[in-house]
Amino acid sequence: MATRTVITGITGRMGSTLLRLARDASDLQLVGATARPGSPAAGQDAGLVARLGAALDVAVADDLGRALDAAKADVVVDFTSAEASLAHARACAERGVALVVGSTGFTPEAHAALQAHAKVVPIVAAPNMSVGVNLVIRMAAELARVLGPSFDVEVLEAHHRMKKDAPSGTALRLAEVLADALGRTREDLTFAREGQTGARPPGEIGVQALRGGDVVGEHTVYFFGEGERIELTHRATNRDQFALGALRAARWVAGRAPGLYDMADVLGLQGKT
Ligand SMILES: NC(=O)C1=CN([C@@H]2O[C@H](COP(=O)(O)OP(=O)(O)OC[C@H]3O[C@@H](n4cnc5c(N)ncnc54)[C@H](OP(=O)(O)O)[C@@H]3O)[C@@H](O)[C@H]2O)C=CC1
Ligand SMILES: O=C(O)C1=N[C@H](C(=O)O)C[C@H](O)C1
Repeated sequence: MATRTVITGITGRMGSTLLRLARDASDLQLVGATARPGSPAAGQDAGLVARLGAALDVAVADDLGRALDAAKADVVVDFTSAEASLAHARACAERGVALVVGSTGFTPEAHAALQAHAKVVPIVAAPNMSVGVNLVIRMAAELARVLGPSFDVEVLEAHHRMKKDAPSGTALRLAEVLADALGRTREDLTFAREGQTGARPPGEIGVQALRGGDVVGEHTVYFFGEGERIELTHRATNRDQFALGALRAARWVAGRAPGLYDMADVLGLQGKT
């Protein structure tokens, strides 16, 4: 039976990509689509709003709660903003609908609120839903563990000029995973350098962000050693792999027990390093 799916934020870069790929998936049935409250897209056909070239017979709602009340759904896929995703998590929890959250920029408080909703419904949340990136994250942890503290670790990310948060959620996740692997904490992360910084303290993990043009998303972890350097890079050249990963998560999470899950759970990677 097809998984009954609602996509939020379909006027956005990820929302429109998700809508196109969900339309093309025979095991997913699109039963709803949303845009921000008060959006002029409300009431119009989702396929036309997202410029897919044909109508989908799904009207855009400007409120997720209303969309979920109008059509029985198994799962909502949400790439909007941290603030909107929290409101969407509440709407899903109130109606017993599973959720996939790709939005980044969650504060620790917002993340705690998301965790509270995940006690009621199953939620997959991950700053990057590309299978490739999730493998790179694991490879980075393994490299850090084996290379050890004599290598200086830096994370560099680049994104398009419209991105609202920095550093990217993926860069933050990479830095946290690297810190964990090296027995360090968030206190060891350094987000920018300027002026008389002095010599690089041992144990520091640098995180730097570039913004410009139409860069979809690039992440490099540098391991700088004495006489050698390792660079582990992922480059996204379009948004399809993020969306395909999110739709894989949607199929996986629908009907599961409440809990906050990560892409590693979806991919069966937990505990295998
Ligand atoms: N986890 C992953 O793999 C990835 C995560 N991301 C993250 O996903 C998020 C979205 O990225 P992107 O698509 O590039 O951003 P966009 O700005 O292109 O899209 C966000 C969309 O959400 C809409 N929106 C805002 N509030 C609401 C609401 N309450 N209800 C419905 N729609 C709403 C916006 O509408 P309006 O334009 O009217 O404001 C906009 O169309 C970001 O946090 C980004 O970091 C991105 C790519 C991959
Ligand atoms: O905003 C984006 O575009 C992206 N955001 C995600 C992040 O913050 O890590 C993932 C991806 O790199 C694209």
